[in-house]
Formats: sequence, structure tokens, C-alpha cells
Amino acid sequence: MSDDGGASGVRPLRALLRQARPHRLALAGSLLLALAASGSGLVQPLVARNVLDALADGTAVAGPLVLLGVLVVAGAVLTGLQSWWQQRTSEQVVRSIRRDLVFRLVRLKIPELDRRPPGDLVARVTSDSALVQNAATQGLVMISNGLLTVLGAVVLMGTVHLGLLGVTLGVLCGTGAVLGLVLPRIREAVARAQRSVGAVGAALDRSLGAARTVKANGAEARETARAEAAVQEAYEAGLTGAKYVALVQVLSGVAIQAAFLAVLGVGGALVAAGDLDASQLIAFLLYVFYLASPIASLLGGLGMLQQGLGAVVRIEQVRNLPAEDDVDLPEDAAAHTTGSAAPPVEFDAVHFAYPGRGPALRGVAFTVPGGTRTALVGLSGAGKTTMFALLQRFYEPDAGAIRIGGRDIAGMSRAEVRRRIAYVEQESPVMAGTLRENLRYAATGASDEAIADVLRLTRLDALVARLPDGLDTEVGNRGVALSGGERQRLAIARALLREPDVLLLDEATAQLDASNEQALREAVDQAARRCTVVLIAHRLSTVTDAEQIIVLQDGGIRAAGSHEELVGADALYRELAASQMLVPATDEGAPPGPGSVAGAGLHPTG
Ligand SMILES: Nc1ncnc2c1ncn2[C@@H]1O[C@H](COP(=O)(O)OP(=O)(O)OP(=O)(O)O)[C@@H](O)[C@H]1O
Repeated sequence: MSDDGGASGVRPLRALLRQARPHRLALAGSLLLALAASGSGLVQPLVARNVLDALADGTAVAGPLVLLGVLVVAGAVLTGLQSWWQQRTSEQVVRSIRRDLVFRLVRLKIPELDRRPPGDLVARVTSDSALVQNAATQGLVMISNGLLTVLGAVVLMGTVHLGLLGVTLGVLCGTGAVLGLVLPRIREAVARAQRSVGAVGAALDRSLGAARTVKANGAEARETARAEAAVQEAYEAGLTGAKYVALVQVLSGVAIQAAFLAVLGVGGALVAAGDLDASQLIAFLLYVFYLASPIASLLGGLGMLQQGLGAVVRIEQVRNLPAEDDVDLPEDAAAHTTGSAAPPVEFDAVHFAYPGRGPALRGVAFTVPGGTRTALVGLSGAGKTTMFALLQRFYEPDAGAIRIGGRDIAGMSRAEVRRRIAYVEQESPVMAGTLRENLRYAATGASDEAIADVLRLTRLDALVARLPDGLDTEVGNRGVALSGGERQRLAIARALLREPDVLLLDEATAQLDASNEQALREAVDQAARRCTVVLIAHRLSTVTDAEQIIVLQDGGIRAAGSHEELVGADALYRELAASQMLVPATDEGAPPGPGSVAGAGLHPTG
């Protein structure tokens, strides 16, 4: 994902203001409190001047003194109140940014997820959002408050002495010009640092997601180096940003000092010439010092804003990624329990290519009659899993149509399509959580009897009986606390529990021993009475009795028929069957392998 796009210019600012907009009332409240606190500080020099004048004139000093005390206390209370209110608003802003990002990321289209490292996406929710949080709340309030307070002070200083005001503004404007050069650098540095933070997340995600592979290959050092490069980059970008932030602070200090000295010099000369009262000069100098705080606030806010602008681009990118907007439709809630017979599934001249790749499916056309089993077989990479992905609308066909029950799935919401289908994936089919949570994942209302039923069908009942916590046993991250075969059976049990219209099994028997495989075949046969089953199998033994077997090659259908028909009619199928010892080898010269008689090797161990 390119992160540079729009890192400068007005677009990030607009995006940042958009994040702040829903909280504008709370922000206005925060600003009002800040202004009230500043205001109470602003009039303090005036009251102090009254005290000085009263002392000089020998008039009553108590009144101005009490007023001064009240202003000091009010200023402190308002400052505390403003701080709390602002933190609260800022937490609300980051909560809504994170909610929004989580909502979108969970619904991101599969092609987008194929291209983006999850660790980087996670960093956008956790880290970038925090930078935007500060900029969209504290930053904006500090800028507005600083600006308004400086303006107020300028007006009051003008009432004291216009010439001295001119001197002050001259110094401040000079500093402002330098700042204009420094501030954009903060934004660039932050954008670079955040990209690197994303890269750290991506590197860690890669290593931790394949921890066993990393350890088994002794690749810890290489994986560490990958993350280390990004950590170093983030450090360097962070340092660059810190240098510019420090420079801004120095500039704000220097500006006030320079203004003070200039006013002291010019004002001292005026007092000496008798053109200015000493009390006027003191009041003016107090204002100059008073300016230090709003100017620091203004510059601090601008710095924060720049940091937020560096991060908001990365958040905007996620907001603009295509998401599936039809997976939450309430009217689909009851769509899958149509009560009708198992629907036919039809591929009609389906063409599909993954982005930037050659065709994965070339005009695939076949029909699975409702309530029957169809097996997809073919060499690795032939396009079998791709067909399942299209059936669930993870991707859209480039041409052609896929129909369930005679309806084009492109015209159904994804929610409906997916509610009608249960899918057992080839890999990682189990989620962290308990066995019960996994079973109920898509059938939240499943009864205990229904659960007991599918456990028996998939022969998980013995496992559950053995576990001390039974169904409440935690299965660990991606189900690591289960064996491969147990994971497979759990995924199948979960799919059956949904009572789908269409059941998709991808290599579902790959990890099962002969006895469990037999049990699963029985379960699938039972399911096939209620639903339409499409299964992918490399082990032909599991599909020899399917009503239809489709042989795929290079994204096209090469042959279709029953096991017996295909053994007779298709050389590739015969070869596959022979290699799995389901039929004798066709090469007459080759010695027949053990158990190579048709039907004798229905449960090969390979
Ligand atoms: N997400 C993807 N992005 C790009 N290309 C992909 C993607 N998934 C699969 N492919 C490519 O599409 C082709 C078909 O892959 P597919 O996974 O459908 O094959 P398959 O028949 O299921 O193979 P296997 O039996 O090995 O699982 C392959 O050439 C593969 O490299």
C-alpha cells in the first residue's frame, strides 16, 4: 500500500477534520473551557496594573487584590476541568476511529486481504489511531485556543501601546516564517515512522504466524533481522521528527525572549523620553510574557496536528479500501433456512483470473444436481479451491455465472450466499476459543442435542468425553491443542451443525485415518440427503462413490462422470486412480503394485 499519496496538501487535513467532526460539540466545550481558563489569565495583568496604580495612588488595594485571587483560583479550576473534558473527548475520538477501522477490516474484500500484511493493518488500528486521536482533539483545541488567546492578547496590547505591539508582531512574524518550513518535516517524519511501525507489525505477524516453521528452519536470526530493519527505520524517523519538534519548541522560546528584549529596549527608550508610563511598559511586558503560553500551545498544537496528518493518511487508506457491504443485512437473517429441498449448484461458463495472474478458470461449466455429491479432482493448481472461493463470493467471476437453486449468486447478498453454504477449509479451519464456541460459530442457536448428534457423526464424542473440560476445553490459537485430524473433524462438525443448503469440503479427509475417514464419509452421505455436497479430494478413495466426479486441468474441465466412467474414459483420471492404487497401472510393462486391483485399495494410506 503506498503511504505517500496525499501525505502533503489539504487532503489529510480534511480527513483529520472529518474524524473530529462528529465530536465537534465536545471539542467546542473543551475549547470554551480552555478559553475561559486563558481569559482568566488574560485579565490578570490588567488587574495587576490596577493593583500597582492603587499602590502608587495610595487608594484602596483590597478590591483589586481579591479579584486577582479569584481569577487565579478560577483559572486553575478551569484548567483542570478542561484537561479532563479534553481527555474524555480524545478517548471518544480514538474509540470511534478504532471501531470504524475494525468494522472495515473485518469486512475487507478477500483480494485486498491477499495483498496486505495483516500486521500493518493492525498497526493502523492500534498506533496510527492514537496519533490521529491527539491531533483531532488536543491538537485542534490547542491551536484554536492558542490562536484566540494570542489574538485577544494582541488586541489588549494594542490598547496599551500600538508601537510596542508593532515591535512584538515583527519579531513573532519572523519566527512564524521559519516555522512554516519546519512543520511539514514533522509530518513527513511521522508518516515514515508509522510506515515502519506497520512494517514491524507485518514482520512479526509473519514470524509468529509461522512460529513452528521459523524454529524448525532455525530462521530466528533472519526473522529478527527483518523486523529489526523496520524497527531501526522507525527509530530514525522518530528521531528526525523529535528534532523538528524540539526545534519548534526552541523557536517558540526564542520568539518570546526576542520579543521581550525588543519591547524592553524600545519601551525603555520611550519611558526615558517620557512618552510612556512605567506601569504601561510593565503591563505590556507582562503581556509579552503571557504570550509565551498561548504561543507554546499554538505551536505544540501545530506539531501535534502535523503528526496526526502523517498518520491520518494511513487510516484513510483503510477507510477507502473496498469492503463487503452486504454481509450484515438483517433481512437475510432467515434466508438460509429456506425449508426447500437441497438446491442444484451450477457453474455457467465461468472465467476467472487472480489480479495480475493468468487465467485460473477458463469457461468452467457443470451442474451439481440438488442433494447429490460432486467431487472435484485434478492436479495441484488446477483451480479447485478457486471454484470454492468463487462460490462463496470471495472473488467475482470475470465472466459467466454461478447459480444456487437457479439464482445467480451475483444477485444475492454475500450474507445470503454464505448463509446457504457451509465451508470446511483446507487449512486452519479452527478458531481460538472453546470446542463449543467453534461448533456454535455459525449456528449460534444450535441445541445441545444437535451438537451431540454432530459430535457422534464426526466421532468427536470420544474426544470430548476424554477432556476434563469437555466442550469447554480451549483449543488454543488456531486449534493447536488439537491434532490435525481432530481439527478437521471439528470443522466438519461445525459445518454440519449449520444445516447448510450446500456443503463445501476442501481436502476434508486429508488428515484422517482410515476409520475416521469412513465415519466422515457416512456423515457426508447423511448430509447429502439434506444438502448438495461439493468436495475436493486428492485421495480418490474418498470420492469413488460420488454421483459425479469432475476432472479439472489448467482451469478447465477435462472430463466428468462417475468413477467407473472416468476410469474407462479419461487418461488423467485413470493415472490419478492408478497412482493411488485404485485401478491397475495402465502401463502394461509396469509391475502391478500391491493392492492395485480396482476396489481393493479403497482406503490407501497415502
Ligand atoms: N490468492 C491467489 N492469488 C493469486 N493466485 C492464486 C491465488 N490462489 C490461487 N492462485 C493460483 O491459482 C491457480 C489455482 O489455484 P487453486 O488453489 O484453485 O488450485 P487447486 O486446484 O485447489 O490446487 P491444490 O489441489 O494444490 O489445492 C494456481 O495456479 C494458484 O497459484
